[in-house]
Amino acid sequence: MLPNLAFHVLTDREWSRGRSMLEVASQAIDGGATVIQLRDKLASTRTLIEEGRALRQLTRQRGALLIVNDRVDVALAVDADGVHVGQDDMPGDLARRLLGHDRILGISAGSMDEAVAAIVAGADYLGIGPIYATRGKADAGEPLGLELIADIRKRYTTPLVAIGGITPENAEDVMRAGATGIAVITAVVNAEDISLAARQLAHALIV
Ligand SMILES: Cc1ncc(COP(=O)(O)OP(=O)(O)O)c(N)n1
Ligand SMILES: Cc1nc(C(=O)O)sc1CCOP(=O)(O)O
Ligand SMILES: [Mg+2]
Repeated sequence: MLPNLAFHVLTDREWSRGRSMLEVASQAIDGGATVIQLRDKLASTRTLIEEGRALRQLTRQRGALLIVNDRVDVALAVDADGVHVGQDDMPGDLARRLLGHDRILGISAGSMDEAVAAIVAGADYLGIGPIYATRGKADAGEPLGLELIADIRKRYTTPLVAIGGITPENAEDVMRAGATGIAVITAVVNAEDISLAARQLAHALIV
C-alpha cells in the first residue's frame, strides 16, 4: 500500500507553547495529520531517541507515519518509517543505502536541479520549499511560490510535499499546483486548539 504523505506535522518545541511533543503530535493526528516528523534541532542524541521511541509508539497506535528529520541513525534506532534529509544533511544516495528500500526517504529541493538529483538519489518524496514566507525556519531563504511545484509535476510523478508558510487559506492553491501533500509547523503546533487547526488544514487538502 502507498504511504499517505498528504499531511505532515513537524514537531517544534519552541513553537509548541510549552505543550509536550507527544500531546502536540496526538492532537495533530486527531485533526488528520498522516505523518509526524520528529524535528528537534536542540535535543541531544539521547533525548532524540527518547522522543522518537515515544512518537513511534503513538504513531503506531494511531495509524500515522513517523519520519525523523536529519538523522538516519536515529530513524533506524527507533524503527521510524523513514527520514527526511535536506541539502546540508547526509547526501540522499548515502541515506538511501543506509535506510534500505523498506523505509521512506524524503529529500528537500528548492530548484529543478535539486529535484532531479534527489529523484536520482532515490527519494520517495520531495520536500519543496519555502513556498511562502515562513516563521518555522530562520534560514529557509526566499519564498519560491508555486511555480517549481507545477514544473516538477509536469516532468515527474514523485510525490511533492510543499512546506513553508502553509495555512488553511493557501493549502488549496498548493494542492491545485500539483502538490501531493503539505508539511507544516506553526499553523498547527502553535495553534491554541491543535486538533481544530489540523482539521482545517486537512479539510483544505480535499480539492
Ligand atoms: C517535508 C519536509 N520538507 C523540507 C524539510 C526541510 O529540510 P531541511 O532543508 O534539511 O531543513 P531542516 O528541517 O533540517 O531545518 C523538512 N524538514 N521536511
Ligand atoms: C522546516 C522547514 N523547511 C522549510 C523549507 O523550505 O525547506 S520551511 C520550514 C518551516 C515550516 O514552518 P511553517 O509551517 O511554520 O512555515
Ligand atoms: Mg535537515
